[in-house]
Amino acid sequence: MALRAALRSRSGLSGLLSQRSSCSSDIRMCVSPLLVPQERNYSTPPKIRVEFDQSTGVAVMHMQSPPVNSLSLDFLTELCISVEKLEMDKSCRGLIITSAQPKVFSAGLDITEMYGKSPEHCGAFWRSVQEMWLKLYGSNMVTIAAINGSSPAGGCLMAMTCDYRIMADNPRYNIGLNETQLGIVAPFW
Ligand SMILES: CC/C=C\C/C=C\CCC/C=C/CC(=O)SCCNC(=O)CCNC(=O)[C@H](O)C(C)(C)COP(=O)(O)OP(=O)(O)OC[C@H]1O[C@@H](n2cnc3c(N)ncnc32)[C@H](O)[C@@H]1OP(=O)(O)O
Repeated sequence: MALRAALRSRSGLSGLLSQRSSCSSDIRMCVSPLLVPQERNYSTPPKIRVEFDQSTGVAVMHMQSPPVNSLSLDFLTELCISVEKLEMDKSCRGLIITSAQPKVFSAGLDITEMYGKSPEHCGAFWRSVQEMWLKLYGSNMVTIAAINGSSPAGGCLMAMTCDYRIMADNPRYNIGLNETQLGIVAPFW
């Protein structure tokens, strides 16, 4: 109950969503092997920003990878590390995922990761996709996608892995799976 009240409070969803639509106990103590070699490159700005409010136990994760928060290997690695850190913090009970980019929650998988890459890179990329949805879907935190923009394909997948989804009411924002339109086939999982 306290968490639900907290989610409705100042760090809650209504603020996040209205802001966008108006502008047009298992603690894993180890970092997954996938994430170890993928440390963030500090020459680039962080793609994920997390604000954790100790008093409410709610963290807000802002995706800030211009222009459209596409899910690249670097982005997914950073996101997974952030989720893992929050998961290890017992006081964090709720996670709201939202976008810092105007009009777009996430454009889905980064198309540029899908061609001209080495087999090793492709393997790491697809593992990171899997790691992302497993981490969110299996999280002990209450997870909420505050969808403040379009969220096609992998963006929709990410939202679907959360416990709750709330989308800004704007007819320009779309969400759904468009793989068939793109002519790509989901691999055997
Ligand atoms: C293969 C199946 C795999 C797994 C199966 C398992 C589960 C199934 C579910 C998950 C499946 C995921 C597959 C994917 O996610 S494939 C990616 C599909 N995504 C899209 O088709 C989105 C395409 N983009 C858009 O529709 C629009 O860009 C968007 C509505 C998001 C924003 O529109 P807006 O007008 O604001 O911006 P644009 O001018 O279109 O774009 C700005 C720049 O961003 C680049 N861009 C857009 N999307 C992507 C992307 N997905 N990856 C990389 N780059 C992207 C776009 O090219 C523009 O770049 P510049 O031209 O400015 O350089």
